[in-house]
Amino acid sequence: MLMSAVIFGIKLNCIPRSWLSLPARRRDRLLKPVLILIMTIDPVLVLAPIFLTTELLSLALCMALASLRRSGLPGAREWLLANVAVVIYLPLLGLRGLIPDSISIVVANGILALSVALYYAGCAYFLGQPARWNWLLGGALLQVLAVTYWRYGNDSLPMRVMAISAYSAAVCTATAYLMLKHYRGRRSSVHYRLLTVLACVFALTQLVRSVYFYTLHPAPTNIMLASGWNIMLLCLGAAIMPALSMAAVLMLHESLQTEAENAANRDFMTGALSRKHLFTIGQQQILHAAATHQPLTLLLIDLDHFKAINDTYGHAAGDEVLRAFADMVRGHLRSRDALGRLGGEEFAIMLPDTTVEAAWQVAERLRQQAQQHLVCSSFGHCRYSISIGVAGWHGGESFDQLCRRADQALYEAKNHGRNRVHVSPGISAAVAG
Ligand SMILES: Nc1nc2c(ncn2[C@@H]2O[C@H](COP(=O)(O)OP(=O)(O)OP(=O)(O)O)[C@@H](O)[C@H]2O)c(=O)[nH]1
Repeated sequence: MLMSAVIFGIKLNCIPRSWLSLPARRRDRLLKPVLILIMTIDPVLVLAPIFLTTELLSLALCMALASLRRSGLPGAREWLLANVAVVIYLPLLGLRGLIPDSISIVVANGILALSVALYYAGCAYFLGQPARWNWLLGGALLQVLAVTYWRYGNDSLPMRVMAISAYSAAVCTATAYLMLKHYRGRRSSVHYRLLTVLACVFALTQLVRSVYFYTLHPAPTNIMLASGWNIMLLCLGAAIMPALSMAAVLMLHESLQTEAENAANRDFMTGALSRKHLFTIGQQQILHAAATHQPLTLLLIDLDHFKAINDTYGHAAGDEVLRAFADMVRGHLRSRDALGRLGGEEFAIMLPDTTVEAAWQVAERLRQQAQQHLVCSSFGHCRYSISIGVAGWHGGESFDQLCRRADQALYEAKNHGRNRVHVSPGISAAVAG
């Protein structure tokens, strides 16, 4: 006991390190008053810096999440509320002894459970999944009942800590599982992986903390509570919400970035690349083709008699046809092909590493698919056809020049009766449909 008091005292800088080298009898005589002093030190004093740091971090995250909340992204509100709950929870816990236990223990831990539940709900909403509130709130209620019993029914700090840690461990595990199951298909998986790893680490920490407290004496002394193990587990526990929230902020930030990029680079209605972005990609692909000596082909596509579709079915129906057409085309392209909307009912497709003959086959397939495509919507059923101009890139040609030749081929396709594919002269006019 005296020895652990010495080590604890050294940790608190109450005892100089040189005391360890004193003769045992002399040290024991000198240490008695020190031990009494240490026994009376409230562990809260040791823990205060941890709580204060967490409080400040949570406040900072509240501010970050409040600003991201305005974006209206799903999950941001629940993550913000989870941090607000932590900001309220910590002072209540810190005031233990000064305010009734019903508040500093029961209410405070109820708020903590709510915070953990809100964090999970934020993840679920962000991923477009249901929050399972009945499980979350049911578990939180069980935790509060357990804490109340082990305070007023059978006062036991280890059992209270076990109940609190068990709930946090369960929700952290559920969060990790949720992320693993649903993050796939997102643009970047780094932040999702980070959150999953953090959730796993914290679930494990809470589990270890439950077991550790189970092994403690039913009425642990201050020295036991201020042991290195407990303080380390507490530090990890205190880091849970700030660390998980930081990962959430990164995910929200990335979503906003993707939205902004889409707004700048994509056509809102069809999801195809904007004219400007397609030109940027076209120029990049020309540089790549020049460097690798690979072929590159451009298709210009125009929906036939589109004005008649608008006039017959209405403008909204015309929009629906444009969207259905873009979806159909995307289903026939490789991931490295680029579909762009040049404006109105005119589209372009860049086909890297593709000869004119192969591009013609792609164009012909698209033409046939469009001809058979029945667009069904609230306005009724509608069919449409497309005309396509194909141009293969000539070495040294600019993207504008390539576009002009594809446009000329498209003009020919229109002139020859529409619903056909024409290839830019000089390559293989014979393959035109
Ligand atoms: N619904 C809808 N219509 C659009 C959009 N952009 C352009 N249009 C319409 O597309 C029609 C294009 O008509 P035209 O340029 O005469 O071409 P067309 O009727 O397709 O005839 P051809 O191209 O010669 O086969 C116009 O009526 C435009 O108003 C859009 O975003 N949505």
